[in-house]
Amino acid sequence: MQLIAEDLVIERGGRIVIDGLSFSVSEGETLVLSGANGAGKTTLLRTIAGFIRPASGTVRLDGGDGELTITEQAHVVGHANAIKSSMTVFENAVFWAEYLGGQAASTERIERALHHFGLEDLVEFPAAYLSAGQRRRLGLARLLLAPRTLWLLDEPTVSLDIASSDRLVAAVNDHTREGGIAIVATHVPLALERARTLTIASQRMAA
Ligand SMILES: Nc1ncnc2c1ncn2[C@@H]1O[C@H](COP(=O)(O)OP(=O)(O)OP(=O)(O)O)[C@@H](O)[C@H]1O
Repeated sequence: MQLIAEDLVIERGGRIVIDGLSFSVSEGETLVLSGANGAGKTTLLRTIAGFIRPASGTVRLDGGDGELTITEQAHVVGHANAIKSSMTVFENAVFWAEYLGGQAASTERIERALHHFGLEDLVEFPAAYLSAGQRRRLGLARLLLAPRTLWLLDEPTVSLDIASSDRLVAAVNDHTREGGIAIVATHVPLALERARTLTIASQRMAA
């Protein structure tokens, strides 16, 4: 399996942000996106996820499930954690497991995902009262609630303490070890295994 981007040109607000980018990521690999603020890392991730249509060029997942779109085969964890404040931590996990997995997940799977991100003592806690780091951990637990091939992570360690950051890195390394693909935009170095870095160059603003 391979994610292949060819000759991508992406515009935001009438300006070219990504200009003719090609790359590929094979199963078992992590691609780390680096680059200055505003270079286009979020834009690229959202384009891969299918949320932004490129001006030209293509993104495809060779060897994936031909019946499904890339969006349907990807976990996208970005700046918004998409947490329902009116629900408890556990209820959020149940909701996301079903929404992302297309069927009810086992209680064991939900508990394992919450435990991995250190949320086991907060299962009955209203999500509205979570701290920023706890909210981020709940957002990341989605990765383990339903199996998906492609993980697209935008600054996933923001707000995380060191132990939680290590747990995230372990989850990504497990995912790629099992043949998954991860693309991670980050400003901080992470101990990601089987990783390559793609630096996104900033496009100059027109005068
Ligand atoms: N909806 C939008 N409309 C217009 N311009 C946008 C929009 N979204 C992003 N941009 C612009 O696109 C460029 C790339 O933004 P993007 O968020 O992808 O950068 P980034 O590399 O993720 O930055 P950072 O490291 O700060 O998170 C920036 O110049 C930004 O202002």
